[in-house]
Amino acid sequence: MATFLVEGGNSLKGSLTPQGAKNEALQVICAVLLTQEDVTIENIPEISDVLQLIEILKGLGVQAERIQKGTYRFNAANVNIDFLKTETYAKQAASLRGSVMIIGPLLARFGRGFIPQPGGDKIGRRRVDTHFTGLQKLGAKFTFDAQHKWYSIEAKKLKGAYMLLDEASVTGTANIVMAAVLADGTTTVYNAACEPYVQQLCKMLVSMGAQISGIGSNLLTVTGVGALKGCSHRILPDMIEVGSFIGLAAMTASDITIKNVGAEHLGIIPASFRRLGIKVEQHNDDLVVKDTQHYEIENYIDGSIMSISDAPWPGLTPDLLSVFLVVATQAKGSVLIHQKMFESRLFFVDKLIDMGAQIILCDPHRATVIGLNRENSLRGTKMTSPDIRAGIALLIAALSAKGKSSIDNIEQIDRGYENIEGRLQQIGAKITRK
Ligand SMILES: CC(=O)N[C@H]1[C@@H](OP(=O)(O)OP(=O)(O)OC[C@H]2O[C@@H](n3ccc(=O)[nH]c3=O)[C@H](O)[C@@H]2O)O[C@H](CO)[C@@H](O)[C@@H]1O
Ligand SMILES: C=C(OP(=O)(O)O)C(=O)O
Repeated sequence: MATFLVEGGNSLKGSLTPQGAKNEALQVICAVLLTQEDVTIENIPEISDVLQLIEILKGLGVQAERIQKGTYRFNAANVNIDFLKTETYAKQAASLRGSVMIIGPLLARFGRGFIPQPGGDKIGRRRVDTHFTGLQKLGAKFTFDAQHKWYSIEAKKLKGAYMLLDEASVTGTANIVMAAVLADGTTTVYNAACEPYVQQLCKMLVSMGAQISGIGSNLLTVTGVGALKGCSHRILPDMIEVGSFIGLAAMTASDITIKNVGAEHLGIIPASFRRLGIKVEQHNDDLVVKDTQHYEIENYIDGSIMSISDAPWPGLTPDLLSVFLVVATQAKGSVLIHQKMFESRLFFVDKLIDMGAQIILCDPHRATVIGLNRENSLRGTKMTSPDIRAGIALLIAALSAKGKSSIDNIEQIDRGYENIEGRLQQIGAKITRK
């Protein structure tokens, strides 16, 4: 288990460039299984979850050649489905959530797929019902081995169908679309997730010859084709990393420029930080965060206390609520942070309270933050990263705090942020890995 040692309380200065988006990478890398031809993907973040997924594909027989940092050429002409029966696969697939998205492509191209209970953040229940209900609608047969927690799906040939998803699941939509692109006939997916990750996957599939309309909306229409060809695809900047950097600038009272953010794909994220009073200016495709010494949370028009809550896209992504929460601790004013989707993502506030933050954890989904308005600094402490986003939020808190902090279990942060200490050191952060 690795640890970050942080000496906080200094402001940072300079620019940061976001990596490619983790959650898009996990989708588009799974999509290479849909074709026999070469697929080249650029801007792949070399983070542990993504590297683990590439290992799974290699185990399946996919050739994955690293052309240069972040650029890989994949070829899935020869896939060995029997790899799915190995212990190695069981272990690898259970270590990340994104592995669940090999199921759709394998079902579409090879007629079957198995997956152990997918891993990922332990942030509450992470069901996969939407995935398998959707695949069953396409005519696949589903079985669940409750004792070993193995999910299996098979079909000789998939057939297009209409489906109204029970929830707009991001990975579920990706799986269903990847299965439908090679099905007979037309599939209509209503209440589809439409996060930029899903939009990017659909665009990539279209460049491989798939027929998909409604991209960017919650109604996708997919007309199956006989086979897909190769393509080149570039992953968007990671919007969660962009948001994390805005939060970092605010908490550490720093001027930071975030370069090449893919501003048109950030949705409501910059505006939501502005509602906390943070000055976020857009200069071409860069975001400039400045004058962060004081920021004041807005109230609603009627004077009542604002809440920041998550919702499926184009709502605010749940993956940034931990950062919003930490940023609010030094604002002027109060805010209710309401994490609607996941039920175990707010428990890390205990550590922030130990550090001196004023937070009332109302229940597992809601925390009220009473901002300190920088009248008191947070105090450094010893902590452990419970999940990827609480991890980055605690790191931001530690960088803003007076004194030294240590953060254990930073493998959680490494799942989603590439060489975070190296990049933060370059803008003046005192952080080392032990
Ligand atoms: C690898 C990957 O891409 N992971 C992301 C993906 O996970 P993932 O695809 O696993 O998440 P889902 O979209 O399936 O759902 C996330 C949670 O939200 C709940 N839910 C979902 C939709 C909805 O309309 N109402 C609702 O309550 C689900 O019950 C579940 O508990 O999307 C999540 C939601 O943006 C993000 O947090 C994860 O980072
Ligand atoms: C919850 C997340 O990831 P995963 O779905 O991979 O666990 C996240 O990226 O915040």
